Amino acid sequence: MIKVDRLIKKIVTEPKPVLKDISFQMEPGEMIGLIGGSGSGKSLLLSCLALRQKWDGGRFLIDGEDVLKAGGRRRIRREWAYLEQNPELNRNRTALKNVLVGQSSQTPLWRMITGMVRSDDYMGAMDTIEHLGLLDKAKRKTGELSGGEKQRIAIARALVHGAKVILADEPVMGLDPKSAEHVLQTLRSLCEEERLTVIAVIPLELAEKYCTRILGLAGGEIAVDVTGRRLTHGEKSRL
Ligand SMILES: Nc1ncnc2c1ncn2[C@@H]1O[C@H](COP(=O)(O)OP(=O)(O)OP(=O)(O)O)[C@@H](O)[C@H]1O
Repeated sequence: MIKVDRLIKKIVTEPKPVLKDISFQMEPGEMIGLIGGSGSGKSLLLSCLALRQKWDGGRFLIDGEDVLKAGGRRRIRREWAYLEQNPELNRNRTALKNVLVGQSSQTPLWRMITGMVRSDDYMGAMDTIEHLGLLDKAKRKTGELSGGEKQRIAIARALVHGAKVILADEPVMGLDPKSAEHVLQTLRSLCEEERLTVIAVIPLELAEKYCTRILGLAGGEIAVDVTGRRLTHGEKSRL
């Protein structure tokens, strides 16, 4: 179980914390839609969870292990993936190669330099690419793929490199509705079938359709936390 306990995040320009006493727990298999108005702290929260930002207070526990300590940080780097709006893929490499070689934080240096892979890694990557419905795109250069296909290649890369949790900051922004639904359906299936945990910043209507749970931020605090249903008018008005 993942436990965020009274997370506080300050920024230099603001006298008061931007994230205030954020507490929640996540279980494997949950797909959480993170919603809230502009400036409510969604991106900052994801950055803190990815340990890309220093925590100014609070505890972060995974299965009882304090991940803010040195050993725990390695666990986050190994098991948590950060999916960006425009995934960082090498456009001149094939989709398969991008999945295999991974990002610098996950991949040994020798593999980054040589691009060499082991045959069992190759088979594993092809299985994952097929599972995400992109087998026919595996040998295409990623520069030739659509936004939604790139997003799914980034998901495949995260999974191949051992991600158990995916943090996704506006993963469907700028995608056409069909591609956006395909990306979110892919993530939802992975949560159900592979017990992946996902937190994604997405619009409310998509969160209500695809997520098992909705976490709403307002002014850097959790204003709404509902599981398995749509938000009421009252809950929407708190955001
Ligand atoms: N690196 C930073 N330096 C200074 N202020 C920051 C930084 N990152 C975030 N902030 C501030 O913290 C607050 C929360 O920002 P954040 O980007 O998390 O909001 P958001 O909910 O993701 O907004 P949006 O939906 O517009 O992307 C904002 O007031 C923002 O200006």
